[in-house]
Amino acid sequence: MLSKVPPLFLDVHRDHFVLDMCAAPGSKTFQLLEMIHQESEVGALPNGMVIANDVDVQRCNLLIHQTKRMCTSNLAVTNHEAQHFPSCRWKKNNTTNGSDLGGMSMTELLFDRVLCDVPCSGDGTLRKAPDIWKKWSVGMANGVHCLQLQIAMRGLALLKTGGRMVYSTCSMNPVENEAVVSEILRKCGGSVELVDVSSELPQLVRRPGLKTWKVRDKGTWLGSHKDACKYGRSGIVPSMFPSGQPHVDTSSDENGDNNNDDVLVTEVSSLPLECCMRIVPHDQNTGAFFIAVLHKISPLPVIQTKSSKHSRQPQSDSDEKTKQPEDDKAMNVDVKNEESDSDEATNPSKKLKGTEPEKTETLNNPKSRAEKANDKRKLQIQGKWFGVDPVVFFKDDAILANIKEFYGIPESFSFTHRLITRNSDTNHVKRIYYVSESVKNVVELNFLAGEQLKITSIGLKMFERQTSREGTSSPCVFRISSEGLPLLLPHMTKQITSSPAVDFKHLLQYKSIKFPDIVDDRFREKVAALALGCCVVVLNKGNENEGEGVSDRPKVDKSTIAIGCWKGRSSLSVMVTAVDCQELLERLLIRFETQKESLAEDAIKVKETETVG
Ligand SMILES: C[S@@+](CC[C@H](N)C(=O)[O-])C[C@H]1O[C@@H](n2cnc3c(N)ncnc32)[C@H](O)[C@@H]1O
Repeated sequence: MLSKVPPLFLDVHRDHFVLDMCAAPGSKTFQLLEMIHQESEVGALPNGMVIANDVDVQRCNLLIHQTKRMCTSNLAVTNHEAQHFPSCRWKKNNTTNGSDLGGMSMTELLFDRVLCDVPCSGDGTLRKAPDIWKKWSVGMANGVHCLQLQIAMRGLALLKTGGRMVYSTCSMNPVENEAVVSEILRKCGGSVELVDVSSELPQLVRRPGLKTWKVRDKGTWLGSHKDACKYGRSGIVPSMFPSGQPHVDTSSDENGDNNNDDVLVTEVSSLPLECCMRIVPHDQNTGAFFIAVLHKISPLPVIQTKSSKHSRQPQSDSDEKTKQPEDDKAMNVDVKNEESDSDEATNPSKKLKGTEPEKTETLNNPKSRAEKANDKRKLQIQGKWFGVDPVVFFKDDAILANIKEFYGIPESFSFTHRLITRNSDTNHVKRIYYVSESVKNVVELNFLAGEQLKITSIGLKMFERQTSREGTSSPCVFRISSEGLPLLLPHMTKQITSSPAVDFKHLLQYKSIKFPDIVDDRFREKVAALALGCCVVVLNKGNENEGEGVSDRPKVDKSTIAIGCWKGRSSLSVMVTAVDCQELLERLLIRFETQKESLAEDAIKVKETETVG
């Protein structure tokens, strides 16, 4: 799985803000999240977060699905053209009242790490995807070079000074690789350097980047931009060649004839491209990859680009190429995701079909707090991004107090500004999402900056409204979702109980068991003591006597296995899909077999020791 290599060179820490610019279908996003979450204590969240972006909505949905099993509240998924990924900035001195910022520590969304796994010709994957042969042509690489360069430059603009960016492709063509890196270095004029990572991951067989190459176009080899001009290849740009130098024609004689020689001169780069890595199929029986690790030493030089009619913020380092795409409106149509609450009866954003997206207030315009709050609310209701459900902080104190009381969640587990819904009608909220402090900060900044980010998914689905008759008869109509359970479990003091293996297996096998059919008397008693509604059943480990009294809370650690259940009037039922039940059952059977074997081995050892003694 060498496609997993690029994130390994990012050196991601728990507190890092990471941008995955072209993230779908999400295998590398998953890895980045694992890095952020590594060494997390049970029930604790890291300070970092990942924004996973992709231009393709369908692929974004695939990513959301792929990353669901990570059960993370430290992820936001956005849907932008990476080369136009928006700036998200709040200028402190534009506030009429300094306190408007609240406790906001972050005034600009910049990243410690950026993964730039760009779209490419994919010729490095030909072995595992032979279908590419039919579509492949050498022109594919030439066709994506400029886009790759734009995406990489935007990534560097969004990178904090001192941060690291990995540029990667699964292509072998230098036009998509060394040529892009060379142009980055030239454009950044010393503010970005290639990092020599030869001592990192020593077990990875790699080859140095190329210093010299030619460009192939329509059956002809071109050694320099001069050749491209000679053959009239307007699509072949100077940055595709090692020198990056445009050809200036000074060779015409008096008759206007070009005095070109026919010798193909191949340019050699003077940049340290040997620091790039080429992973080739015949070295370790893999696909081919290209990886370059870049370090931002200082702010980028301001590069003049066509300023956007939509741009609102002054130009700075991170503002290069912030041109809002002209086709944004087209892109925004019908953007939905499976997490959305858009199926709910009252979704005002649906009514806006065909209307102009809300104009963002200029941050220089002094407004009263009430006006600002009103504007903010309008943005929340309508959503700047037409068709995308709004991101709304869930603040219904009565519902929150009810949830806290029912599940015995202590005040130390903060709900303040951590719960989000995708429905502006908070009375009809179906799902409540939990976000980490880091994601919360980004959401707040995004509001202040005029909803620059088009967020398709955010945080972790934690609570879902039960709409059935039995559901509404519970003192709390919000059940805990299976994704939210791992985070909430260590903090729950009520509606949680432990079961011996026999009843736990029955629950998974039969999905629902009548109270009289519960085998273990103590477990039956403990279930009887639970309130009607959602509860959590934790599997007793081995022979441990967990939960002495009927209301005792079972111990929870990283190895705890628990399932969300529903206590009805006469039975206990699992709230897990049949597929998940089967999977868990199989895992448990393996675990029990292993336990049995090790118990048998222990018994033999004890016997042997006794005999020897
Ligand atoms: C090489 S794949 C990324 C693979 C991904 N990093 C992973 O590990 O699963 C390239 C992705 O770029 C996306 N893409 C293409 N053009 C883009 C653009 N202009 N902005 C953002 N994403 C783009 C494609 O939809 C595709 O999902």
